[in-house]
Amino acid sequence: MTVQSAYQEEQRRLTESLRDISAQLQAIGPRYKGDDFTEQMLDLQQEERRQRLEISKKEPYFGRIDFQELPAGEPKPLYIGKAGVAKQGSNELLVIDWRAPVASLFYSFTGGDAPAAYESPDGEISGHVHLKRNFMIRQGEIVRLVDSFVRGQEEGSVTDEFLLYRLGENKDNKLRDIVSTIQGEQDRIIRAERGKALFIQGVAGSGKTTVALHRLAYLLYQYADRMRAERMIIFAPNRMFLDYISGVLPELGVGDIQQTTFGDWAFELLEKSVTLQDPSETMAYWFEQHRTAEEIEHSSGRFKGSLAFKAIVDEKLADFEKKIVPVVPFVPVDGLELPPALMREWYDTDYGEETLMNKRDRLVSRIRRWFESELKMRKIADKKIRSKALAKFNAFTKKIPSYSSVELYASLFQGKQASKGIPKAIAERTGERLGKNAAAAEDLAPLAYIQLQLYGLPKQAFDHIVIDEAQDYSPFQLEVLRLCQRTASMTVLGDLQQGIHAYAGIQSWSELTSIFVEEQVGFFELNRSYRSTMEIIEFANKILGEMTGGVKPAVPVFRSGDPVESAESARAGWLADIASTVRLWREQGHYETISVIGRTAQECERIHTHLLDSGFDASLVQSKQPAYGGGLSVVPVYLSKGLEFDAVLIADAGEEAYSGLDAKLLYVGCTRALHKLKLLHIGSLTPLIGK
Ligand SMILES: Nc1ncnc2c1ncn2[C@@H]1O[C@H](COP(=O)(O)OP(=O)(O)OP(=O)(O)O)[C@@H](O)[C@H]1O
Repeated sequence: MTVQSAYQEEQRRLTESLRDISAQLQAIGPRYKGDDFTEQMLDLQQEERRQRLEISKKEPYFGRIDFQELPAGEPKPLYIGKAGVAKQGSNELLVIDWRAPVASLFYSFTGGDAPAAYESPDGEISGHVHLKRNFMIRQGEIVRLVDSFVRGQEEGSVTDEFLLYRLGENKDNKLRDIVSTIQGEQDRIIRAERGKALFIQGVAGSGKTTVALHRLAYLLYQYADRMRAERMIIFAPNRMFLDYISGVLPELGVGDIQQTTFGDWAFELLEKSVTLQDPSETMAYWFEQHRTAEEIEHSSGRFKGSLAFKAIVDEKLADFEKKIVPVVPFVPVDGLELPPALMREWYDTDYGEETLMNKRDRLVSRIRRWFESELKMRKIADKKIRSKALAKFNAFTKKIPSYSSVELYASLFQGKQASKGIPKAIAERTGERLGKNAAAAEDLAPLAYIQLQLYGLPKQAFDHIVIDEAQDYSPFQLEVLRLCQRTASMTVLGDLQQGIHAYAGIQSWSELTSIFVEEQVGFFELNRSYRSTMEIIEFANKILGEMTGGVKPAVPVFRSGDPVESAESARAGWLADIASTVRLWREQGHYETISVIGRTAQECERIHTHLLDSGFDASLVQSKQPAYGGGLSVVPVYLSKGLEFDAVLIADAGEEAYSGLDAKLLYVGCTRALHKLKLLHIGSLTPLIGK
């Protein structure tokens, strides 16, 4: 079949499919507004169906795979789309949902004569693939059709032409779904079993964030009876990043998943009982001046995130628990005595797995019920005796300690009681801060942990947790989140090479994986990088040089672009040089998003002001920012993590700006670029590149 006739045939089928989808949409009646519960449930289902059909109407499918089941099937075309659609009034599938088992063939098939197979609920099904075809559909028209495999015409393996086309596109201010071009190694992660803590080490641009979001959509589809969107949660590093990724799940037809930062989540859990220290102070401390490896290693964040510190907190909690059950009898009136052994028995046998404060409060109520019923049994009605007994009860139970989470945590650092294992300087600084009822980011994991132990989780446990940029998490933070699940089901993703918050994060994945028993852990690596051109990736790899940290260097897909440029700039003309580079890029008109990445917030402010004065419409990204607007932006390098831009100008890659210790920071900055990367430098280039 010629390309022309294939195109015509497919266009005919597309038009028919769209007609069918429109007819189904029209047949859906208006929304139900009454009080009948059954009708309301039906209406919700109808509404979900309507939303799925609306998604399908835009682009019903993006792929076709012709599969012949062995031993005796006929080759059958299967059309794969974002949502499954059955023909109107029939069970015949017009479009197969990309998450369905058979659709995995579309992603895993890599060409060749050998039979391909997929896992169905009834076991493995194998067969021959005859055709793999990609479409791009816009406004009801096929605008691109690429056959990546035709049986009998194989030229080696499936080509990446369609992928390369997608990667070559410009980006706006939101991350997008990749359903049409998910790669085999990504698909394996997306479809991995749900009951594990899955760790993904992926190089910059390998699609970690994107894959994790697709995995959520997959889990909700595959385990619809066991997992609920409302019981899933995504942790991202900051609100701007959350805004950046906020488009992907709705594009995949998934709503209602909570998306938050660890700080915001812990603050809510603590019922806002502390004020939070401005995180920009911490950022400024660590990023505005050069810090030594020694300072990082002994930082209070590393200490408070460690399991050694958790052991200190556990000791304090155990100490509290020991004091809950009185060791002396309670004697409300002469001759009536509640022995400590009985209180101990109640405590040990009746309150099970409840939280500490719950157990404490239940014990107090039990003591009260005990003495009231004893007085009744003994027919003691004398008001004076009764009120004396009540006063004794109050005095007795007042001695049973009661803590808010902040109080218990603060007691770790205060005065003579301060726990011995805590370095003095850390104890003093933290004690002082908590004295003002303020907490820093590093205090939130221990505080949240104490809150969970004392009061528990106010909402239902999570079915699944996604943690992005997990290299910046501490073992203690992960332990806290683990406690919020009945069984471990997590997707934890990050890149040790981008671990720029080393003062709080991890140095190797084993720091986090060791929290789980071995059988609960899955580990995947993603080494191919999809974001940037080959030239940019090869350049960025050189920055890391020998500093591999056990991570393999990023492997580019074969997408070639402009060479990476660098140019020296005189201090006096530096801002003008930045403006003229941006002007040139704008005039060339190739790029939608351009970012000037600076080393510090201060430097970025200067650049931003200069760009505004030069007539550019530029935005400045700051640490508390809720959203990233796209277009031309000026971003401090440590806030650029997770984002991407068509063109990146590293404002100053001079040796003063990036010392030998800043490899990860510069690597993060450079790997934000999709198509174009240029570095200016005042004075000599940083030795990270010079070498
Ligand atoms: N299979 C794919 N098809 C098309 N585009 C892809 C694919 N995988 C990743 N990408 C694109 O690569 C870019 C990087 O993806 P993403 O931000 O998810 O990677 P990441 O590993 O989280 O990156 P980083 O750690 O550098 O922030 C995005 O533009 C994404 O759309």
